[in-house]
Amino acid sequence: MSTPPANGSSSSGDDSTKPVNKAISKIDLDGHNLPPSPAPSSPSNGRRRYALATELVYTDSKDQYGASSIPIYQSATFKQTSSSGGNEYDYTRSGNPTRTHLERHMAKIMNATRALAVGSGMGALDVITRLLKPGDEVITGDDLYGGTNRLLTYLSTNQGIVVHHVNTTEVERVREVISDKTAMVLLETPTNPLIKIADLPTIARSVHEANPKALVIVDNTMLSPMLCNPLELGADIVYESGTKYLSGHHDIMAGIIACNDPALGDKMYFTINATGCGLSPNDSFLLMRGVKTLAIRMEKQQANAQSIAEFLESHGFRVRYPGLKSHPQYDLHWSMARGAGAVLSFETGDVTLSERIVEAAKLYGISVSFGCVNSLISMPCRMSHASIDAKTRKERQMPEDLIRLCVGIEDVHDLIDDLSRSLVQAGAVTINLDGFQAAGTAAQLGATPLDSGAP
Ligand SMILES: Cc1ncc(COP(=O)(O)O)c(C=O)c1O
Ligand SMILES: N[C@@H](CCSC[C@H](N)C(=O)O)C(=O)O
Repeated sequence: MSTPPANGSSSSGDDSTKPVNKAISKIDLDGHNLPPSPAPSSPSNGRRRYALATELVYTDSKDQYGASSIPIYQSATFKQTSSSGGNEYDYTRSGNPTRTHLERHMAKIMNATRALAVGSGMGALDVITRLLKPGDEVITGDDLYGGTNRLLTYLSTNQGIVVHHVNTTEVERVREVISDKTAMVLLETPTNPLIKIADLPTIARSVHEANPKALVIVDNTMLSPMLCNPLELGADIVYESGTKYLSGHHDIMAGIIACNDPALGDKMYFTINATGCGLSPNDSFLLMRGVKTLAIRMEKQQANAQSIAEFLESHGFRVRYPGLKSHPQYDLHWSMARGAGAVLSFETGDVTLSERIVEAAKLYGISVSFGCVNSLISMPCRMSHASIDAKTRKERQMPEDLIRLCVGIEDVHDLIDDLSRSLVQAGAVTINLDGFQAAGTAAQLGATPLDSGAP
């Protein structure tokens, strides 16, 4: 696991599986010295031979014509050689070569023995929660993506599942509610949108000690496998929205589930085949194409996010981003992740001020979602998290004025210029001769120091 670079900027470089080859590290074919390969920092299940950035583009395609890009098998059915079958595939709901190719690639990238591709991130969570039965209990966070909260609320209202929402930044809060009825502990880290960090290894250990049958599920959408491998930190199942960083262009909906337990994999595959939520061949192709550029996109996106977070913080805003040393769980985050990602949120102290900033932005699209090549701006309480009712949002201390920025790959100067102009136009900052200065006092702007575990 790497630590953040000394200059504070984030890095997406993952060399966790790179072999240490001293002979090669000394000289390359042109006679130039190469830097030594870093030692592996995390266990690999043996299927990854190269650094993650290399593995993302390296695929073992067995196409009969040697196609370098897996073809889209746009077929619902597959002919059999006899009445009892004989072909690996029969029907695309049950399996499709393009989807299988993607699933094998994702298993390798996520260091899992099995990966499954479905129609959306929520589809992935639906498949996972079908492992539950009435009476089971789920422990989860008090800051969660709105759609996740909605599905869990549905399960608790209609399916006899008991859901405990606790502050997952405090391991003790999780321990307090674990019982022999706990079937799942579902974690986001960083959380969407308050960027709270959960101690995955400690929580996973505590859960497994207290109840070996309970499953630790991690939603890794906010980081992607480029920055974090929850399966290596104790999770039993990891899932993420492929709509975000994995595909990277906001042109498809997708979800990926990964695990290392064959029995769990088979149960979830059963649900996918039984319900028909497997990813289509066309979207499997697009996700496969998108994931090849994940490393380079993430590197640029998080470098841009780091600069924007520092810019906002230097002007007195309370910024939530794990790349900032002011984040109360900075060290914990970097003990688990290889980068800070490209989603940050900040408060202005005033809902209408936030509205004016968001609506003044030109380069940042007013849109839900994140992880895409273009930058987005949103007010989570009105958009991505609007399905959580106002009373619950208040109880969970979600600031109504919160602005979320999802940073893309544009030129960082353009991004900062557009944000500066929006802040000035909205009246959030005034200009003095030294540059920008916050218009209100730090307190008015909500620029109070973050407490450990603060919402
Ligand atoms: C953290 C998180 N998990 C899961 C999802 C669900 O993904 P999808 O929109 O692909 O269903 C989202 C966003 O939608 C999200 O932000
Ligand atoms: N209307 C949608 C909102 C999707 S939000 C997408 C994404 N997870 C985000 O955080 O922006 C819904 O109700 O689900």
